[in-house]
Amino acid sequence: MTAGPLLEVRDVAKRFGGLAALDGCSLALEAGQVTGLIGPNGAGKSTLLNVMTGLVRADRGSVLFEGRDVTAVSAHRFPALGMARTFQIVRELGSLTVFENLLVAPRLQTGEGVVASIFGRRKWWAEESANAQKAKALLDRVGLFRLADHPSGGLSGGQKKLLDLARALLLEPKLILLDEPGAGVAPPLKIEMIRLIRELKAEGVSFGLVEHDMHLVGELCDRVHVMAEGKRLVSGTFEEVSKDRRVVEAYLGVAA
Ligand SMILES: Nc1ncnc2c1ncn2[C@@H]1O[C@H](COP(=O)(O)OP(=O)(O)OP(=O)(O)O)[C@@H](O)[C@H]1O
Repeated sequence: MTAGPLLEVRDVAKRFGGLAALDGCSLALEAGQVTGLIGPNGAGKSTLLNVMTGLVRADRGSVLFEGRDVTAVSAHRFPALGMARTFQIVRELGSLTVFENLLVAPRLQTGEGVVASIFGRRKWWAEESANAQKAKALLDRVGLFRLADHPSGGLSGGQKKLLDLARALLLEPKLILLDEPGAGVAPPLKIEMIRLIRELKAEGVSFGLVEHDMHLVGELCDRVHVMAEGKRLVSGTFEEVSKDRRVVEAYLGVAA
């Protein structure tokens, strides 16, 4: 563990054809905090999240996790480093049950090549059984245990987001990046989501949160980075950035 930020992006740029989705973006997420990433549509928030988690390769700049340069690390290696994420559109396997969806989440277990080996088999079974126990406990924690045997395709938008969060938690990450956890979630489950994130934060999990729902941002975020046109525009508490003229102008599409 370093004394610096938990996650840092430095001068990240990413173009899609002629469009600069990220244009020299630098910002940090501190350990023990919920950090919001907000900004108008097209500001580059999701692209930044994808760069932070190895899903999109930046054209320029770097990403550091616990002080280690992870810019070139592939997406599937991030869970082992202690970073998990959820998605705007939850990628659940609708024909599998809620429980099965958790079991097919990426794990920190013995590799698949070893599964086939005689020597790895015993260890693999032990891990499978531990994973199943953990998955049950997590379903209980996110309030989906009674739906464990239901096909996940039948879940509501909010329940799918909770399943996605449970999937991220399975790996006991230090940092979870949430892409619009409030989108398509009915108010009662939104309250549940807020309660859970606060509880996890109290247990030491850090969060990065891309969100348009300002109620959720205000309730959860210790610090907020406002993005516009591929860059960090302003940072501060939610109260501070809400009052900032540049932020209001960015949302209204007025040149600062
Ligand atoms: N794969 C892609 N190919 C082409 N253009 C892309 C791609 N991904 C993002 N973009 C463009 O990059 C810009 C930034 O998109 P991004 O989704 O990162 O913004 P955002 O701030 O997350 O927006 P929103 O709040 O609407 O989700 C947008 O103009 C978008 O159309």
